[in-house]
Amino acid sequence: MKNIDKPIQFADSANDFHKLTRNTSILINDVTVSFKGKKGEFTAIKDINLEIKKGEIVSLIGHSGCGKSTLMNTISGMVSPSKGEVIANENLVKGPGPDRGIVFQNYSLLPWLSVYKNIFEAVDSVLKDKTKAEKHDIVENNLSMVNLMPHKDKLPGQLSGGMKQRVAIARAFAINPSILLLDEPFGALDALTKGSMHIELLKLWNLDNRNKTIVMVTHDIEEAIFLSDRVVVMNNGPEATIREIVDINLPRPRNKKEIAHDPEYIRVHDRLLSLLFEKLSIED
Ligand SMILES: Nc1ncnc2c1ncn2[C@@H]1O[C@H](COP(=O)(O)OP(=O)(O)OP(=O)(O)O)[C@@H](O)[C@H]1O
Repeated sequence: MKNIDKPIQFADSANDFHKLTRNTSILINDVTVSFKGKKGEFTAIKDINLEIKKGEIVSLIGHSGCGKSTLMNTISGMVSPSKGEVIANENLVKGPGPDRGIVFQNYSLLPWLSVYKNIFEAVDSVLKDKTKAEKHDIVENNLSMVNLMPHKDKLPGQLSGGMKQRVAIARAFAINPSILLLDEPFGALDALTKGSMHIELLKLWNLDNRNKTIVMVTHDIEEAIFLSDRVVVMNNGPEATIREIVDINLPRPRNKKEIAHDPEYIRVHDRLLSLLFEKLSIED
C-alpha cells in the first residue's frame, strides 16, 4: 500500500521525458477538472497524480459522484483538465484517439446494426491501413474470442446484457488499443455473468501477452481485487483526491474461489472496506 500524495516528477526536456515514460502507459500529472455551471465553477477532482505502467490493470473505486468517470474521461480525452495534463503512450492527450478504447456500462452498441457490423464498422473506421479481408478476419477472431460467432447476425436488442457487453469488449479489443478504459463495464450484469466476464477479460488480456493497460471504474471491491494489480481509492468530492492506492499482491492466474481464502486477499479486502466505509455497522 502506498500513498500517492507526492507529485510525479515531470521532465522538461524531450529526452528526459522519453526516459521517464519508457515503461509508462499513462501519466496523470497534477490534474484538476472543474466544470462551469449556472451556480459557478464546480471542481470535481483536484491535483491528481498517478502513473500507470504498461500492461497494468488498475481499478478506480470510490463513492458515487466522487469523480471516477471524470478522471477516466481525462484519460480518454473526452474531458480536458482545467489544470495539469495527461500523457498516454508518450503523447499529450488532446482528445479521444484509437490508442485508447473505451467500454461503457450501457454497451453503446448501434441498435440498428448486427453484432458483426457493430464491430466491423469500428474496425473499418479505425484500422484504415488494413485490407477488407484482414478487417473481416479481425472481426471474426474477436467474435470467436468472446464466443459470439453463432450470434453474429443478431441485433443488439436480441441479446442478453452479458452478450451485449461481450460485443462491446470484442469491439474494443478489435481496434487493438494499447489502453483499454472500462467505465463500470459489468455494473449492470448479474453476479454469475459478471464472474464469467471477468474470466473472459483476463483471457483476452493474456492472449495479448498482458501488454494492454486496463483502467477500470468499479463499485465492486471483489471485482477490483480479482482483476487488478492496484486499486486506486478516491476521496469524496468536490475537489476529490486520491485517498490511497492499494497494491494487490496476488499471483496470476487467479482463481476466484481459491483467492478468497488467501491471507493477502483478506488483508486487501479489509483495507478497501475500511477506506470506503469509515463506519462498518449501524449503531443504535
Ligand atoms: N459535464 C459535467 N458538468 C458538470 N458537472 C459534472 C460533469 N460531469 C461530472 N460532473 C460532476 O462531477 C462530479 C463527479 O462526477 P463523476 O461522474 O466523475 O463521478 P463518479 O465517481 O464516476 O460517479 P458514479 O460512481 O455515480 O458514476 C459529480 O458531482 C458530477 O455531478
